Amino acid sequence: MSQLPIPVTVLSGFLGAGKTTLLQYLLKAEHGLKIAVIENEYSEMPIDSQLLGAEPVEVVTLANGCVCCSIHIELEKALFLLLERLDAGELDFDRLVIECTGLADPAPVAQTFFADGEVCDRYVLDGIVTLVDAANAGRHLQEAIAQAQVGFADRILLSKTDLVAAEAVEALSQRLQRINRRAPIRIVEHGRIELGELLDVRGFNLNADFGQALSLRPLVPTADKDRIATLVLRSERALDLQKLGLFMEGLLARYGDSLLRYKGVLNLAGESRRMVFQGVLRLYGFDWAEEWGADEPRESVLVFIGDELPEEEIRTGFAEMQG
Ligand SMILES: Nc1nc2c(ncn2[C@@H]2O[C@H](COP(=O)(O)OP(=O)(O)OP(=O)(O)O)[C@@H](O)[C@H]2O)c(=O)[nH]1
Repeated sequence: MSQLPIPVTVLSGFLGAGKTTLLQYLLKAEHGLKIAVIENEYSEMPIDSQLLGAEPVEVVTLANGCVCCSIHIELEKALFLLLERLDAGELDFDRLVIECTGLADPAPVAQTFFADGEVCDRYVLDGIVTLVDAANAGRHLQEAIAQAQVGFADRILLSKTDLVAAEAVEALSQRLQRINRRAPIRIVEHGRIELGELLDVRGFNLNADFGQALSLRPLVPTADKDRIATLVLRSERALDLQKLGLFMEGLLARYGDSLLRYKGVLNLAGESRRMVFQGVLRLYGFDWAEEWGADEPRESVLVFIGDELPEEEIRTGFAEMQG
């Protein structure tokens, strides 16, 4: 059976950040999409799925606790159950949204979409969208898990900005951008957001336009020292594929568990096309993308979003690799 894979959006964000509010808005909005929802609740009482009300949506609840590895197995089961029912004509959907619990790390959820062959054929991870509660971010971001949720994101949505001053929103945006320079930041008002900011993010598309996705606005220094941060490496010299492979191998061997997301667009010696690669923790893929234009500056850019990465060591390794 050849069908287009079903795009999947992972909705993440710390406790009370507004995930269910956003989902309610999404399910009511007029978009002509048929959306299935998987809820990962951390209690036996599926409260959030009740809050979704009478929308015509298929909700599968994983009441299994959070952050533990069983989420992977439970999620895979739910994904197959939805496919079985779709193939049997019992239900119809062309999108899937997974709402993580506020205490969940989105990594095991994202990795499920790379791990199993059939899951990969039938579903495609479109993006990880992380909500940040502007009114409580100061407290939430003290938690490593809340920072990781920001680090993994393809889009960051700020909720509850109505409760705080504009300067505080700006300071928070800068802080979040320092943690994750890849993800555009948007404001969501009581769940209301343009759907294009939520769906078709193509965060895991290897050929996605990378230049635009990377925020390059200058960031002012801050007193907050966050564990999760973005490290950007650039080079105007053509890179040697073999040396690059060794550099990446070394990096993943030592820091694979701390590399939340990474992506690169590379100019390789003797190659007219750009190479694009990206990964989540130790799982990564690469692909050839379009050719460099005749007048285009051929700059390689690598972006790593990681947990306490040793910046100097990585920069030195990258510089030596080019020598
Ligand atoms: N003032 C304000 N309140 C909001 C906004 N978005 C959500 N809320 C409120 O915040 C509370 C928590 O929102 P939920 O959507 O339940 O948050 P959640 O992320 O699903 O929460 P958990 O599932 O418990 O982690 C609710 O009372 C919402 O009405 C907003 O933009 N402004």
